[in-house]
Amino acid sequence: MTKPLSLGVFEMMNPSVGMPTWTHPMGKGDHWDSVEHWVQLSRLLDGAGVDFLFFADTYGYPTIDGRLPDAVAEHGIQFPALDPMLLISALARETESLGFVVTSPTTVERPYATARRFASLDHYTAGRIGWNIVTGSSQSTTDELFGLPDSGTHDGRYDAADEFIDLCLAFWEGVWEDDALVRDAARNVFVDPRKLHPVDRQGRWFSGAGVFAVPPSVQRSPVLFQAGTSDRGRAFAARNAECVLIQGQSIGKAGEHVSDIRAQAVAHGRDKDDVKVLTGATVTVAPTREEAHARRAELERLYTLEDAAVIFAGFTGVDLTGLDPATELTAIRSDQGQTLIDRFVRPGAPVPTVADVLDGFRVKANRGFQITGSPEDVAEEIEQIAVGTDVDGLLLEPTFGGTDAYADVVELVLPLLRERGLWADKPAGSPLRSRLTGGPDGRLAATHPGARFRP
Ligand SMILES: Cc1cc2nc3c(=O)[nH]c(=O)nc-3n(C[C@H](O)[C@H](O)[C@H](O)COP(=O)(O)O)c2cc1C
Repeated sequence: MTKPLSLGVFEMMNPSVGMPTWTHPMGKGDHWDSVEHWVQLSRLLDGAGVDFLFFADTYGYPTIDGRLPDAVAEHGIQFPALDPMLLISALARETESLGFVVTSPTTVERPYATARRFASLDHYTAGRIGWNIVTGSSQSTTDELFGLPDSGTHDGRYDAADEFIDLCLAFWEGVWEDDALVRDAARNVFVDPRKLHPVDRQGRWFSGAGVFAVPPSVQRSPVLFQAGTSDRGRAFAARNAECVLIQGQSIGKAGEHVSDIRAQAVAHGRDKDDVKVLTGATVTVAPTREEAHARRAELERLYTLEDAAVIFAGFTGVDLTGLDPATELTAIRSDQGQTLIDRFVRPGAPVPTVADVLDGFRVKANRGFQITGSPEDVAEEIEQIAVGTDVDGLLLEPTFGGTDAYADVVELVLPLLRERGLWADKPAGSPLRSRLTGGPDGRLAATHPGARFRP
């Protein structure tokens, strides 16, 4: 059975997202650092009814042996970068309904500052902000940039992140009663102090005490996104996330992943529909199948093995260029990105070698479904994915990176998805949480662990 899908667009504030596409005329090499580019893209997505624009982000950059490889600088591989969070107010002002999801890490940031930024953004966007919670990629580079000691093991970072989120939720949900903001000029009462409840939490990693200074916004807590797929990452998502992003590459595996996330959420006392799951998808569409495949081939010509190896090293800490191409992947372990390594090893299938991985990574990287074809082909494949995996939506990943490729999806594919019952209008200006979950008021569900902090 089909249901209307949620739709987000995955972007980064870099000249290219992943593989270097900035040199192509359909890329964003000349515009990635201009407010005007992002305004245009946001207006296009807003007009089409897309649910949100998602900014992946990291303070770090791909390194090999702790160094910035020449290829990263020369080819503009996720480098240079600007801070997307600072752009959101400008984009919100130019749009009515589009949500904005911004990535912020729990490693080098502090809970109070994070809570304050997102609560402020929820005010500035009138309830359209989401937080992609990350426990760190490029973490060793980030630690060095910040002059901090090593931020711990993979699972330890998730343990600390649970505490980080709880403290933020206590600030967002626990301090202000709904009617604490009085604003009565005649009586000179702005806030009723009896309706403010200070936080007092002592944790192993994070502590905080006092009153949260930001008054309640439409959503109070931003919509909580998460994208870790390791066992610990999934447990974290099942407890905390309202929207989980996965990179489905086959219908079977993605379907298992979706039901696992929902089952784990239920085990945490949440409703299975409290957690929405969206899969990444890179769509190359053109009026005819031939044109679409030609365009995809043109895209792949921009992707080299050298660049693939650099990006792979950035994610996993493993420099495959330094290894014998015949090395089997099971011989490699990484604390940084074990999921990425594990996903190449399939039970019952021959263990892939370094050469196999790099070639696959070159064209798929760590992305989701690769969908190429005519509008009809693309709509059909999306329907098969939706029905076969039961995902709640798609996160559209860039091809060349400029606005035109997104305009093609909007113009050529969305009308066909609508005909198939996979795309529907939502009330204009509604909070991001309501758009994604259908809930009426944009507030965190009563079954979310954050609700226990409410006064
Ligand atoms: C769709 C998607 C978006 C992601 N965005 C970011 C990001 O913006 N910044 C980041 O540091 N990591 C990002 N990641 C990486 C994950 O948050 C996570 O760190 C990574 O998958 C490793 O965690 P795991 O070992 O639990 O899988 C993203 C992953 C996916 C699938």
